[in-house]
Amino acid sequence: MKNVAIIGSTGSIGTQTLEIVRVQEDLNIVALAAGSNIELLEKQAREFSPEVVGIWSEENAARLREYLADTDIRVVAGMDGLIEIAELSSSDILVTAIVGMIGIRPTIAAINAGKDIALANKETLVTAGHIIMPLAAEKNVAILPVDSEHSAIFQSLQGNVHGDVEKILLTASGGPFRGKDTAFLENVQVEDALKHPNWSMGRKITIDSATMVNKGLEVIEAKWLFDVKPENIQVVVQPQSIIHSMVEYRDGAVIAQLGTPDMKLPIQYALCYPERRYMAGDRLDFWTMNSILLEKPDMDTFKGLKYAYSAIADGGSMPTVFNAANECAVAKFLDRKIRFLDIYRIIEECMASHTVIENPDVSQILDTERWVYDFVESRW
Ligand SMILES: NC(=O)C1=CN([C@@H]2O[C@H](COP(=O)(O)OP(=O)(O)OC[C@H]3O[C@@H](n4cnc5c(N)ncnc54)[C@H](OP(=O)(O)O)[C@@H]3O)[C@@H](O)[C@H]2O)C=CC1
Ligand SMILES: CC(=O)[C@@H](O)[C@H](O)COP(=O)(O)O
Ligand SMILES: [Mn+2]
Repeated sequence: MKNVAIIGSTGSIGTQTLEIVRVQEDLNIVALAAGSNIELLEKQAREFSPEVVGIWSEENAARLREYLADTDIRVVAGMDGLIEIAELSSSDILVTAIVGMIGIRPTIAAINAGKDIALANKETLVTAGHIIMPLAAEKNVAILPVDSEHSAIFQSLQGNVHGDVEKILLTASGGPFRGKDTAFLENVQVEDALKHPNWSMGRKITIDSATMVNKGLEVIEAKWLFDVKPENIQVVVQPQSIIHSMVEYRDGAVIAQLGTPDMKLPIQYALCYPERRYMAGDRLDFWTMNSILLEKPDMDTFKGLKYAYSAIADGGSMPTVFNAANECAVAKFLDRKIRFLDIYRIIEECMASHTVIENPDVSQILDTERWVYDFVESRW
């Protein structure tokens, strides 16, 4: 039996993780946590009978304790609650399905407690990869990628020697505005940006796909997960999201993972690694598929990628600034307080106004995040 804890169980990745757990009889839920959706969290708690559930606010925790008063399930709250769940003695693996760099402290706590990590929460690796990867190596815990591209790369690396990798070919859908120009982007609305061509995901990552900030975050995520130089990570637009990513080796061989756009495959692979288990669902049909499209990314219009490469080059706290500015800007865009292109303007201003802190520790990363939020609030 593998005991699983999930932070972010009510979201897109969280609910799909629970779909896997329903089918795989040797996976057992020991803890769940959510932000504010107590109705769904209560339902999940009743179905999966974890030891503990976490919710962000004390007020919601008090309500949830009342709802679950007829059970033995403990209710915890806030960051302390997330950390308690991350460290839970009975768990074997933590699924980080929470959105945003709020995942940093629980992820580090879980690694320190010796838990493997099924990592969906890319913002944590983008901002604290220099702390997390060495710590995971020291504690001998596995960081198993859930993000579809990184799972594809991980799958394409199996059985090969790391030193033989020439480059990573990271695929991108191009998002809902692929092929459009800046003039078009000036007027796009939240609803337009939320129409991802292939994937059904949470709101924040869907906007990130539209700006291609998601791909920028994924370049940084790949750098940390696979220890590759940014110049050896090439982004290729594959608008159908069928090729999930590829690895090119020194002999010119390119190994790819292909499949339908369904996050359950990478989630299950991370939870059951190294086993491949049966999964119901659509299969690729190479007789009906008449082409696989490939394009170069338009980094001048979709500046998310450009900022990411620049943040990597600056290093230190700059990836935190890139990420935090984006988190802040996307929240404002979703609240209809700014326009789509303002997301780029905010990221650019924050990055231009920041003095890099080399090798920041967790408190410096969180201070940098606060600085970004204050800076954005003072100007936008
Ligand atoms: N969705 C996808 O297909 C993919 C997602 N990812 C990454 O996975 C992560 C999750 O994405 P996604 O599932 O789409 O996001 P969602 O917005 O769908 O879900 C986010 C989850 O985090 C929870 N959460 C938010 N704030 C808190 C908090 N303060 N304390 C505890 N829980 C909190 C939410 O709870 P509540 O519901 O109560 O708000 C929800 O359960 C992101 O980092 C994303 O980039 C990566 C690849 C693919
Ligand atoms: C499903 C997944 O992993 C997302 O990160 C997805 O890749 C978003 O698609 P694009 O950013 O390529 O549009
Ligand atoms: Mn992805």
